[in-house]
Amino acid sequence: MNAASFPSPSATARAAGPAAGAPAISAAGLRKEFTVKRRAGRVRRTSHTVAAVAGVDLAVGHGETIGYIGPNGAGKSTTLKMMTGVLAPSGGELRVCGLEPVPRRKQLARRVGVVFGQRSQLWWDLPLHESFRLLRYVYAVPEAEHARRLAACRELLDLGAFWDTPVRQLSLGQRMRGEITAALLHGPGVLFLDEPTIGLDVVSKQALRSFLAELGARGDVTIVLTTHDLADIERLCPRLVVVDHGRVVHDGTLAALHDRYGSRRRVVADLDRPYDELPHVPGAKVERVEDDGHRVVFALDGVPAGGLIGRLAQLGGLRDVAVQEPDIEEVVARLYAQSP
Ligand SMILES: Nc1ncnc2c1ncn2[C@@H]1O[C@H](COP(=O)(O)OP(=O)(O)OP(=O)(O)O)[C@@H](O)[C@H]1O
Repeated sequence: MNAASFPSPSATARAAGPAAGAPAISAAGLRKEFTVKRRAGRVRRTSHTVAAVAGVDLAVGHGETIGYIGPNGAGKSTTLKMMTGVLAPSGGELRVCGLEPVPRRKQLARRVGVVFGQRSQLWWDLPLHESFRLLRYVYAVPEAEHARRLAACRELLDLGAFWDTPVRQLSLGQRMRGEITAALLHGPGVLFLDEPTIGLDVVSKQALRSFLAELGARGDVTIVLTTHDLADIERLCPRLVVVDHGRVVHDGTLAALHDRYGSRRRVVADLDRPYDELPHVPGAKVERVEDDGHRVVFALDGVPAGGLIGRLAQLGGLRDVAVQEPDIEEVVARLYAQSP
């Protein structure tokens, strides 16, 4: 990256909390139930319990970036709200930066940054930079520290063009860059991002992802990201925690997810003329034949593509060849469909 140094955590966020050496986030048997009333006749109402989070166990190390994903209603937002002290758990243990979020909400606010799409940290009628100035007082950030982080965000998130614009006049992408700056100005050790790229155009998404990837790669801020955008996951999340019906159904790398759901790399071979007999190469299975035999799609069973491509080249008539990586949309759709 360029001359600007990246916004780094404050001394408060770096300082050993009540549980020094503990993970940045730990949850054990975390639960949240809501009681909802439903109509059961013209006057009568009955109460039902919705288990939004039904026993989540999770440990997130300092400096890790995790994608917290799952279908609609899986319990992601409820979990994030508990982690940020907005909602009290119904049961289980939860620590964020060593603190129990609800009783220690004030201390926690100094150590975490939050970007929730629906809630803004910015003052709607003020020019953007005024919000940043006010946030310095809200979090009592020393002036030099604030100036250093603000200068870094201004440069890295390219805020200059709308620095003086009232927040209500900002585009969605500009406002999101402002929100991320606002969440980083006090130097949090943990950053919670709920759907940060939703509604952004392709260029804005890419710029934001690059910034977050760089922030994550530095390893001094723990990032928890919820998203329905699978490109966010591929670009940003070495570790994926997939939840459904309030439970963790996968915790591991994207590659482990592909392994578990049998996603395969594919070789697509375009031919000048159809083969009389399809080639047999160990670990490569013909998945389908298209275009009257002018295209053959092979699925690779964990073997490199080189052997198959070499064999196709030997056979002759190979016009073009492409190696396709497993499709994350496909694997995640399969995972969501299979979970309880
Ligand atoms: N305040 C509430 N009162 C009652 N039920 C709630 C409340 N908040 C959430 N729920 C329910 O809890 C479950 C989990 O909701 P949550 O918003 O956490 O899911 P989510 O994974 O964030 O979904 P989405 O991807 O759609 O944002 C859903 O069934 C939802 O209807």
